[in-house]
Amino acid sequence: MDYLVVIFATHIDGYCSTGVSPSDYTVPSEVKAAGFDICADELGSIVEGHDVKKLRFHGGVSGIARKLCTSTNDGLPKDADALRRRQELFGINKFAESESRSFWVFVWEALHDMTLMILAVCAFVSLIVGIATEGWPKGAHDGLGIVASIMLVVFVTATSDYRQSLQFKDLDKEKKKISIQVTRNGFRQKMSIYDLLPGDIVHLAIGDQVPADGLFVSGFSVLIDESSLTGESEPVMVGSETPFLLSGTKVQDGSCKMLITTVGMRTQWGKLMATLSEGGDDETPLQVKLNGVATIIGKIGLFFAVITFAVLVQGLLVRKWKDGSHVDWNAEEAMEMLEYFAIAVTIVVVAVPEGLPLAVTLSLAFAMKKMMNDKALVRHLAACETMGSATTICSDKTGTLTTNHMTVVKSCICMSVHEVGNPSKFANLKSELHDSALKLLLQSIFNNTGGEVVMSKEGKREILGTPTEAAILEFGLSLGGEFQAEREAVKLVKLEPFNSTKKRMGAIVELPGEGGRMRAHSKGASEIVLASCEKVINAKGEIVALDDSSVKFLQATIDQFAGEALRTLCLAYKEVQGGFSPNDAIPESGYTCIGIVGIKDPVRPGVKESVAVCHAAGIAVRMVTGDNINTAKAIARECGILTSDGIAIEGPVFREKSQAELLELIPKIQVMARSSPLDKHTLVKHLRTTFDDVVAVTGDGTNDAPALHEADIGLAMGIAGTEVAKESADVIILDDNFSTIVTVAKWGRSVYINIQKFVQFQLTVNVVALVVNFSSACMTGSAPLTAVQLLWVNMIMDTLGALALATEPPNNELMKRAPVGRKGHFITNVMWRNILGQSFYQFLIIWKLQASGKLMFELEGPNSDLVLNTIIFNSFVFCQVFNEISSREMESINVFRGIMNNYVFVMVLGATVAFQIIIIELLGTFANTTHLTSHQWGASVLIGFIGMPIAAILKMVPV
Ligand SMILES: Nc1ncnc2c1ncn2[C@@H]1O[C@H](COP(=O)(O)OP(=O)(O)OP(=O)(O)O)[C@@H](O)[C@H]1O
Ligand SMILES: [Ca+2]
Repeated sequence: MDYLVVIFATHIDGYCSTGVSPSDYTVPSEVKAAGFDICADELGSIVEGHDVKKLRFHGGVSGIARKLCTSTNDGLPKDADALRRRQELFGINKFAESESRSFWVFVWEALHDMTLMILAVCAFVSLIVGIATEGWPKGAHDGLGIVASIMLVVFVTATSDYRQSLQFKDLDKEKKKISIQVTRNGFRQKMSIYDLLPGDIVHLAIGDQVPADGLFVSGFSVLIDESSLTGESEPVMVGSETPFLLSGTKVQDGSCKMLITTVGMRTQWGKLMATLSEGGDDETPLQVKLNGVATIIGKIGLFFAVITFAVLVQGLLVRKWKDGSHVDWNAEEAMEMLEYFAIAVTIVVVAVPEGLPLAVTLSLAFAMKKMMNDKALVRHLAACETMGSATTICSDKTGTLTTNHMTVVKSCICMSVHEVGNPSKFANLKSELHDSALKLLLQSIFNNTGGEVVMSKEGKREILGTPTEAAILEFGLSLGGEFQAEREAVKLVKLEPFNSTKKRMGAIVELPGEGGRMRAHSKGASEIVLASCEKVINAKGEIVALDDSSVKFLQATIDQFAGEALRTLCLAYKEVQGGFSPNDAIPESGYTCIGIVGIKDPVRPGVKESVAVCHAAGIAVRMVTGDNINTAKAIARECGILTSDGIAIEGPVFREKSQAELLELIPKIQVMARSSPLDKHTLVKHLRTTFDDVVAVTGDGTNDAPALHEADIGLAMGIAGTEVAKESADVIILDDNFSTIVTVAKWGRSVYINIQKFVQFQLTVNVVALVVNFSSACMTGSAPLTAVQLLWVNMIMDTLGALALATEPPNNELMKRAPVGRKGHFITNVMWRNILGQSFYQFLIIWKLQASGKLMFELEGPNSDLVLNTIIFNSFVFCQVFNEISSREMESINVFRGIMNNYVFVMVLGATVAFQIIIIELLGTFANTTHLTSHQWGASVLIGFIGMPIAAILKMVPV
C-alpha cells in the first residue's frame, strides 16, 4: 500500500499551494471533486508548523473538521467508497519500512570472514600450482576441497542469518500492532492505528502514544511528552489555544479527543521513522561476554597455528637440507608448503569459536519465537537471557496477580454499610438512600470519571475506561443512574484525571440555573480523600460535621473492606464558593464525604502456584502496588507472596527511611503499598545496586515506566498496559498473566543453560583439535587432520552444534535450582570438569591411534598412512557426535531424556553422521580420506561411543 501514498503525494504536490499565505490558499481541483475543502499538504503545514494563523483562517478545529467532511462528535461516516477516496487523497497511516535484505547480502557478509578469505586464497594458489604440475583434474582436488568447504560454511552461515532476520521482521510487525479508541460513524471502537485516516476522531488517555498528527478537540489537563520528537523533556500543555498534537509523542497526563489531520509518511514522525534503520538489536550482555571469550580463544589459536606452521615448515626444510636440495624447489614441495599454510589457517578457523555469538542469537531467537506462542513478546533480545538469572520479581497487583475484572461488592454510603451485587440488594440500598444523597452520588459517579458509557454498534450498553472506573460506573448504573442524563444535567468545567502520584481525581461541575453555582467532586484512594473531608452525609441524608467517632467508623470500614481484599475508593464533594475559573486548581480540602465503595478484583487462577514455582526457583516475589496496604496484604497472602516473616510497608513510610534502615528492611519487604512511581523506582534501584539482585519488574501504567526502565528486565502488560509502559519494557506479557512471567523466567534459564551446553561442547572440540594437530605437528612433522577435515569439524561444532544444542526446550527441572544471579560465572566448575575430562579422553585415544594405530589395525603398505589418518579423522568426528549427546545434560547422567522431542537435535545428528559417511566413502579425493573397512568403521564409532560412559563417570566426580 505504501506506493499509493507516494504516488498520490507527488500527484497532489502539483496542485497544492503550500507556502503561500493563508488567504490565497486554493483547494486542488481533485480534492475539491472528492468533496473536501482542504488538501493534505495544507493540513500538514498547519499542524507541523503549529501555524495558528492558518488554523484560524480555516475556521479553527471545527472549520478543519468541516472541510475534512467529518464530525467531531460522530467521527467519519461509514461509507466505504468515501473512506477509500479519502485514503487515496490523504494517504494511510503507515510508515515506509526499510527494504528487507536479500539472501545474497547475507552470503556476501558471510564471505567477509578474514580467515575464510585467507583460506580462499590458499585454495586458489593450490588450484593453480596443482593444475600446473599434476594437470586437470588430479591436481585440483586439494584446492577444490577447500573451496567446497568454504562454500558450505558460507552457505550455512548465510542461511541461518537470513532466517533469523526474517524472524525478527515478524517480531517487529508484532511489536507494532497498536490499537486505539476511535469514534467512527457515531460509535466508539478499538482500531489499529494503521487504519486511521484524516478526519478520524481519536480518544487519547494517559500513557497513549499519539498515533498521527492532529488537533485537540476537547479534553482536560493534557500534558504531552514530545521528547521522542524534539528531545525536550519538559512536557507541553495542549488545549484549545495550542491544539497541535504530533504523532510519536506521548500523553503524560490528562485525556482528550483529537481530530486526525495528517497520517503516515507525511508526519514528522513518519519521516523520522524512515530515516531509522530497522531491526539490529544491540548485542546482549552474554554475546559481549562470549565475544570476549571468542577473541581470547582465537588468539590462543593463532599462537598455536603459527607454531604448528613453523614446526611443519621446519620439518620440510630439514628434510630438504639433508637431501641437499634446499635451493631447488619442485612444485610438489611448494604444494606441501601451501598445505601447511592452509592447515595453520584452518587451525585458526577451528580455534575461533564463531559459533558462540551465533549460538546465542539462535538460542535467543528460538526462545523468542516459542515465548510468543506462550504469550510473551520479547522486545529486547537481551531480556530473555537476563530473565534467566533473575533473583527478584517486583510485581504490581492489579491485572497481573488479579484478573482486573472489577466489581463493586460493598459500599458504605451515608455511613451505612451494604453488600451490593445483585438487583435485590441494589434495590435495598437505593430504598435506604436519601434522595438528595443518591443524586449527589450519581452526579459524582458519572461526572467525575475518566470512563464513559456508550452504545455499541449492536445497540448494547458498553462501559469504557479503566477497570476501576468501569466498576464504579457499573455501580452507578445499577443504582438506576443514567450516564448521558447525568452528563447533560450539569456542565463539566474541569476534570483532573486520575494519576498515580495524587491517587485521586477531581472534577468541577456547574449546576444548572441559580447563577452558575459550582461544585467540586473528588474520588480516590479512600484514606487520602477521607483525610480531606470535614463533613459527611449521615444516614438521614443530613450533612453533618465529621466527628471523631464518624472518622473512626469510616476508617474501620475501610480497613474491613481492605481486609477482605477489596480495593476501596472514597467519593466526596464540595460546594465551591466564589466562582471557579478553569485555570484554578481543584480544591483539596473541605470536602463532604458521600461514601466508600469496596471493589472486588479476584486473584487470577494459577497465581498461587506460579508464586510457589518462583519460590522453589529461588526467585523472591514482591508486590509493589498503589493500592491500600490492607488490600495489598490480603491479596498478597492469598497469592502466597506475604509470609509470616515478611514485611508489608507503605510508600510514604518507606520514603522516610534512612539508608541504614533500608539496608536492613529491603530484603524483608514483601509488600509495598500506596507506592508512588518514585517509590517503585527507588526500591528497584536499591535491589539492583545495594543487593546486587537481578530484578524483573512488571507494570502496566505510565506510573510504572520509571521502574520498568530501571529494572534489569521490564515486563509490561499487553492488554492493560499503556504504550508508555510497553515502550519502557523489554518483554510484553500479552495475556497480562503472572504465570506467563514464570514462563519467561523458565525460557530465560533454558537459553542460558543451552548456551552453556553449547560452549562446553565447543570448547571440548576446540581443545582437542588444537592439541592434536599441534602436538603431532611437533612430534611427527605432519598434521593428522587436513584443512578440509578441520573445516568440516569446525562446521560440526559451530553451526550444527549451535543448532543442535541451543534450541533445547525448557523442562521443569530448570525451576528447581537457584538463579544464577549477577555474579555467577558463565563457565562453571561443572563445565570445566566436563570439558577437561572429555578432552583428555579424546586426546589420549587419538594419540594412541597415532602412535600405534598401524599395529592395532594391521596396516601396511604405501596406503597405510592415509588409512590411519582417515581412521583418526573418523574417530575424532564420532567422538564429537557422541559428545554432542553427552552435552545435552551437564549434570544429570541420563542424557537421552526428551531427545526424541527435539527433532532439530536428532536431525542435526543424523545429518552429521550421514555427511561423515559421504565424506569418507565418496569424497575421499577432496577430503584426503580413503575407503574404510567395516571393521575400521566399527572401531571408529566405538571409540566415539566410549566417550559417553566416560562423560557419565565424569558427572559423578564432585566439584
Ligand atoms: N480512576 C480512579 N479514580 C480515583 N482513584 C483511583 C482510580 N483508579 C485507582 N484509584 C485509586 O488509586 C489506587 C491505585 O493507585 P495506582 O494506580 O497508583 O496503583 P498501581 O500502582 O497501578 O497499583 P496496582 O499494583 O494495583 O496496579 C487505588 O487503590 C485507588 O484507591
Ligand atoms: Ca499498575
